[in-house]
Amino acid sequence: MAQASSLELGTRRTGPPPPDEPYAAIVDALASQGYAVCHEFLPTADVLALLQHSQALQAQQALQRAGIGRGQDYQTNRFVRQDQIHWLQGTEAVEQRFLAPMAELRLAINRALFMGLFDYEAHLAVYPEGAFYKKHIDAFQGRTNRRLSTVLYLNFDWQPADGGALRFYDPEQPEQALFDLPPTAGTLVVFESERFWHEVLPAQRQRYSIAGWFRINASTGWRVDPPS
Ligand SMILES: O=C(O)CCC(=O)C(=O)O
Ligand SMILES: [Fe+2]
Repeated sequence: MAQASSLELGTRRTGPPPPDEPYAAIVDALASQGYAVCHEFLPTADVLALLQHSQALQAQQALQRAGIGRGQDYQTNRFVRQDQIHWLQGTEAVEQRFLAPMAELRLAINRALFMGLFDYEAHLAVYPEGAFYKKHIDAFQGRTNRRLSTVLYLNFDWQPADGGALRFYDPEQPEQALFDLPPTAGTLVVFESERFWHEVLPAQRQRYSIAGWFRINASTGWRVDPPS
């Protein structure tokens, strides 16, 4: 299994990114392999603010148990996933520190790859100690309008012994893991929702992240999807 660090895109930056970075590297990796891993996607101050926002919501007991499925199929299942979530509304300034760059990324992807990504939905997620998310795929072909999945990690000083890696599988051989990605603060992973099986290994300490999905507008004459 390759080390995730070997997938690092470009070199680590010290100063602010040039205007087209890191989006150009993400776009290139998506085009060539269907996924991208970007370290230091956001400045540390923004990652810290998002972490503190998650912790404040947690302290206010404003998180809900995550479920699987959509609409009437929605159900919670502790054997599948054990995280607690908060859907981003975008009304709070701190959430814009994440949503604004993701909106730019969406446009950059559309410009380069003509994916027609129409909007973005995302939730904060907290995995309590010991929590996991079993191997799954975020979208079954033709069943949803999710095209690209994204996860940004918010955990400082994450150690290998803390577990909680994202295990990412080879689409050609779905039993074969491609790599384990530690949920390190500032790392963003983006991948094709219908192609890549993945799972969250049990974390030995609380694990914070923001999972999101770029969607296409799959409305038909009688069905509006995504709902407004
Ligand atoms: O947090 C992660 O590493 C992945 C989360 C995930 O797979 C999901 O929310 O669908
Ligand atoms: Fe997932």
